[in-house]
Amino acid sequence: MPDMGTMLAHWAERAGPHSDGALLPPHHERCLGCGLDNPHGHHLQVHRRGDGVVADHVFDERHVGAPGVVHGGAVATVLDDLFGFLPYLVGTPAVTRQLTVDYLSPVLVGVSYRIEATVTSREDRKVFVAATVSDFDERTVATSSAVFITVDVEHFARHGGVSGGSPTPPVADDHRDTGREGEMGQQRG
Ligand SMILES: CCCCCCCCCC(=O)SCCNC(=O)CCNC(=O)[C@H](O)C(C)(C)COP(=O)(O)OP(=O)(O)OC[C@H]1O[C@@H](n2cnc3c(N)ncnc32)[C@H](O)[C@@H]1OP(=O)(O)O
Repeated sequence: MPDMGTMLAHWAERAGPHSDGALLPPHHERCLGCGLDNPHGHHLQVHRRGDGVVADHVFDERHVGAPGVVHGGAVATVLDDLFGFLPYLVGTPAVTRQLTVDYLSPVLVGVSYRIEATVTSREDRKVFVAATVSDFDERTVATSSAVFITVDVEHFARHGGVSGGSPTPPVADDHRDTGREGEMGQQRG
């Protein structure tokens, strides 16, 4: 994990300018959406396209919900992360305040989807963004909108200033495999 100072110093560099079509740098190497060093991550590859961003993405078995169908949370993760590239183009850091996803059709494991996002409007610190997820027949399977709020770059230091943190936090006692499956349900019953 890069230390917070390095991450903050890189913000301006990562924010561009980026030419149309350019591959955009990941938020950081262990980011769940786009970090290449996160073994649980989506490894999203995001390009600038005009005033928006685009990624072609294949969800895999790690992201399954119902058999063969991508978990809705995984879809939301990728959408949120893609939205998180728009601040590079806006030129100021911003974080998600509200995220809405309309799941129109099942998103399937092992299928390539094109995900496109753009800024729809701005109002003071509010950046309104929207995205579509389409299959290669150009059928829209999900749409999303979000409200991002611009922050100063120190926001990340204030709230996440752990440098060199363990990538695998210790498992809390409550979550360990105790062989007592079903106990919670019994207690509730
Ligand atoms: C190093 C770079 C790394 C980047 C990684 C990107 C990863 C992908 C994106 C993410 O996942 S970001 C992580 C998830 N999001 C967060 O952790 C944010 C948590 N929330 C906060 O930290 C604060 O709530 C936040 C900084 C967003 C806002 O707090 P503030 O106290 O600064 O602002 P405030 O609550 O006053 O809201 C600002 C304005 O937005 C308005 N607002 C809030 N929610 C709204 C909403 N839902 N719709 C419309 N407007 C809204 C609010 O009314 C207000 O309007 P006015 O300025 O006109 O008064």
